[in-house]
Amino acid sequence: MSRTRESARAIARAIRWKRAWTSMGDGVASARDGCRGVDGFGGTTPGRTTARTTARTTAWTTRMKSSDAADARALRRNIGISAHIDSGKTTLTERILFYTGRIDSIHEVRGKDGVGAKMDSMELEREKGITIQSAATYCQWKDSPINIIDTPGHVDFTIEVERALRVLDGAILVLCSVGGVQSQSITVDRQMRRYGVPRLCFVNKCDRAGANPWKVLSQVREKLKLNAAAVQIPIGLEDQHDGVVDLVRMKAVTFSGSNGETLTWADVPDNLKELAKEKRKVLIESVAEVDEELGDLFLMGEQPTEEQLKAAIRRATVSNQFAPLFMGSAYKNRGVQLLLDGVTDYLPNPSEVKNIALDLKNNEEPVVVADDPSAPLVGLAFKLEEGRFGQLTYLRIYQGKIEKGMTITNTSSGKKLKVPRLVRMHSDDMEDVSSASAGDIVALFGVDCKSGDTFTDGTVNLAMTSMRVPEPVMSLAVSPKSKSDGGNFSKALQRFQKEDPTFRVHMDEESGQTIISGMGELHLDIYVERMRREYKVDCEVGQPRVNYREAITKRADFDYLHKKQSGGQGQYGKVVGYIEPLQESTDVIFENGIVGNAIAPSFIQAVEKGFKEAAQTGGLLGYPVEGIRVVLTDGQSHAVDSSELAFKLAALAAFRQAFHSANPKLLEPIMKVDVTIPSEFQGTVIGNVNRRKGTINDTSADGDDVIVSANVPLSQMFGYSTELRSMTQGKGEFTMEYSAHQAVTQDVQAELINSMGKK
Ligand SMILES: Nc1nc2c(ncn2[C@@H]2O[C@H](COP(=O)(O)OP(=O)(O)OP(=O)(O)O)[C@@H](O)[C@H]2O)c(=O)[nH]1
Repeated sequence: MSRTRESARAIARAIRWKRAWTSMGDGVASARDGCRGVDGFGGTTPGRTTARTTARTTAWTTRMKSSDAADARALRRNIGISAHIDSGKTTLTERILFYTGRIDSIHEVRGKDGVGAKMDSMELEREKGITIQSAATYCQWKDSPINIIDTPGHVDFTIEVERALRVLDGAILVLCSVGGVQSQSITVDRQMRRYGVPRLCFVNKCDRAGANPWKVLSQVREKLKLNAAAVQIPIGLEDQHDGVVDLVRMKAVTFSGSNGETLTWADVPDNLKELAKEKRKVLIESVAEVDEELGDLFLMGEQPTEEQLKAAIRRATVSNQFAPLFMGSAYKNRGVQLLLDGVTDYLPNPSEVKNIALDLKNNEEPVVVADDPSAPLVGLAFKLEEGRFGQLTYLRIYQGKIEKGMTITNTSSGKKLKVPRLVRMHSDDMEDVSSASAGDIVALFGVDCKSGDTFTDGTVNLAMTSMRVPEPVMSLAVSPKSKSDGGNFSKALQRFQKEDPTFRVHMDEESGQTIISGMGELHLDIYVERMRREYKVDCEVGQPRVNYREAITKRADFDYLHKKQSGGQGQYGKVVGYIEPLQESTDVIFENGIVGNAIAPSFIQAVEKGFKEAAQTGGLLGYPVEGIRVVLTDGQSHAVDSSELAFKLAALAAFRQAFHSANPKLLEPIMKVDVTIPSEFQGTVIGNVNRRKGTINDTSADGDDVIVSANVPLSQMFGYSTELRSMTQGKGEFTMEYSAHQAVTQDVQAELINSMGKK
């Protein structure tokens, strides 16, 4: 990577991260963070470490000591595996664990063999064959220690994908050789882009009828706009799929043995020679476009050596300008070992990724953290797990070293604590370790913190930027069917909130009902189901409700005096100013525009607090107000009777006064919906989307299927999965993702206010 490109990337990252940090607000620092709800640790007691794993850990440590430390550090990889639902991530991870010696036998998803895949450790995950929560594990491929986070595919669990990508250095984007680039592939690719994560593409399921990796490659280039090229070509497809030709080495590889563990290298078969030559040329051209060294060779008409080509692919991938495309079949054990070679050959090690922290002592100035074990410790708690033995905190170490027994400081709370126990996670099993250093991902036991907190050794006051946490868009009223289940009901809700920041619980003051909120119907259904299975609580579930928001459309002035001066301690506070809509932001911004000391500076903070609190409950239906600036221009205080409380109350009342004059409107969540259906159902599905007040954005053909993309109000999407099933004889599929909040029409607003009244 050239210096200019490197520094441009660093600056862009710093700006992006700074932006993410400042826009995050309190949402991230909520105590609701966390994630897996593994009910304990699969029978593993805290101190348990198997003889097999101990031997392996010792061997690894010895190897680390004997090799040159810098070289060993260059071998580390932190990777994620992301994809559309059912593309085969869990199946692929199971093979990776097998080939790296982490597990002794391969088990299939959905517990087909009565055991279930290692990474789907929740009962529900095994039953439904979907990954709900991300699971962390590590393994070693050749000399490279690799941390892997398996991430869920369903959009309702997007927060899991976001969290994983934030702390990973590289990723594998799994694509189905038949389905190609599907809606969720686009979403996870967007997330990888947001966090600047370099990726390899793996076209899986090449054994399936209709497999076409070349169609998938062109979709990757067109739909994801990635500069991608195949580094392999398939040897046979569908039931003839036997292996691949490696275009860098120009060798054919086939896989045999009961688990595909034996690789046979041979010359490229005659019938594939021409194709291999042609595709290698495309590979070289694509990399040469973005890599100066290879570009020079290309211009001089020279053929790169295997090493030159490999090094160029690595540089281009690490700098996020190229995505090498691998292919195979995880299920039939084809190609996974070469993909692992790709991880070590082409994805960055932690020192090749520039990570920025914010210096809390210096106005949150971005500083680059050093991937150096001897520097002061900086680690990010990116995921919490509430298990049988207490809270487990996943920590990505960015700088320095953490040791068992050492005192660390949480920079967001200022609290110091001793590291009681340090473990490496392997899905729901764990191994004790005594230390971990920059670039590692480990878990801490018995540490009370929130997801997104930064830990240091106390000598620096840095904060790693945190993860974006989307606001919930949907709510349900829930209550236990039996009164005697009340205790377990609250316990479950408390735990789920700690685990998942996108799952919230509140009490509706008027009805006294418990309301749960989340990212969609499936998200909330899963929690209701988990309550039944894990806490034995059957719930009464109310009608789903949309989380509206409120906004203003014009400027309005306020001039409010809060005065109570009869008897006892008086109250006096006057605030004058205006509120106005923000065009490009959903934030609530307060500005003090007072020149002079009309209000004593010590009360300004109370005024701000009052306005921000008032904005949490809009004047139409009581939903939070977004996209508003409050400007304080004047006021008055009283030498004796003014207090923080008086000014806060003045601000609360002033906001209500101005809100109604600012032409407020109600905003509803709009979802981006992608429906995939056999083409004969296109008319019916489009008609139905129109009836649901949706706007069709695009329809595209995908083989015999049609993909209809639309924006539909969430309020119109309840029960859609059942209706789609019956409309399409069970052949339709859809995904839904929050897009934005948009104003409802005047008549809908009037109707809602009529029917719901003020909350
Ligand atoms: N034919 C074929 N089937 C596969 C292959 N890989 C996975 N499958 C099957 O595809 C289905 C989905 O596989 P999973 O591994 O659960 O996919 P996933 O991406 O982890 O799914 P989610 O966790 O729900 O997002 C399962 O029935 C697998 O057996 C493959 O290479 N070939």
